[in-house]
Amino acid sequence: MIRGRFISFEGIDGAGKSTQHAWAVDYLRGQGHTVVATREPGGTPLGEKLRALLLSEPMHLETEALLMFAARREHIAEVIEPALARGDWVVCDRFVDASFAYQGGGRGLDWKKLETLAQWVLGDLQPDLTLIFDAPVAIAQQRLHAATANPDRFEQEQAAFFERVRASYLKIATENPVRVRLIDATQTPNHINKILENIIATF
Ligand SMILES: Nc1ncnc2c1ncn2[C@@H]1O[C@H](COP(=O)(O)OP(=O)(O)O)[C@@H](O)[C@H]1O
Ligand SMILES: Cc1cn([C@H]2C[C@H](O)[C@@H](COP(=O)(O)OP(=O)(O)O)O2)c(=O)[nH]c1=O
Repeated sequence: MIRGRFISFEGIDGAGKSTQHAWAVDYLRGQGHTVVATREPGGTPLGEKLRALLLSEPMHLETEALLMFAARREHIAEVIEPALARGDWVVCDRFVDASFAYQGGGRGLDWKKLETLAQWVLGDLQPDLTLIFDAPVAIAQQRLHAATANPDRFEQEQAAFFERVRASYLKIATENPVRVRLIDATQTPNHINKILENIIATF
């Protein structure tokens, strides 16, 4: 059995990542692939309970990081690894880069602590392809405010927080040029669909 493929979608809140994630899942299914569409934090019954806590309860930044990785451990064991072993495509709305960008860049948690957690929880697992949707914070916030009536604990953060998250994603893109593709998310959804089609056809 050939191992499946693993794609993660990343970006600051409001960049348009979930819109493109949904499109890519439909597109890949249309191409005849068996696709597991999933997300983080979440993706399992326990992970979705942890997500509800993470998005609503105030907590210490290290507690936040540990819960993100706890949900991820469950997700890898219950969903991601079995799907890849079956030969399925796993298309995940956020994965480990979000922990570096949000808990590391956004909240200021020591990058080395995150690397230790990532080594523990992921081992050698990495997405085959990571798409980072990049847009100026002002544009992403405009989209977010137009779309979201009740912002969660992350969405309520100030612009400076998202500037740090964005800068971390840009650093991750620069440091991982093979795995990561940076996408200009200010373009129209249709234009971005075409870019994704090309990337998926050639990766
Ligand atoms: N390329 C785009 N151009 C303009 N608006 C967009 C684009 N992509 C998504 N949107 C809109 O912006 C809002 C946030 O999109 P969403 O995909 O939920 O963002 P994210 O998952 O990155 O937080 C939604 O109302 C969505 O319809
Ligand atoms: C996976 C992950 C998400 N997050 C945050 C980013 C998002 O603000 C929030 C929820 O992610 P997401 O599902 O992308 O939210 P939405 O669909 O509302 O755009 O969790 C982290 O801070 N660290 C992580 O490791």
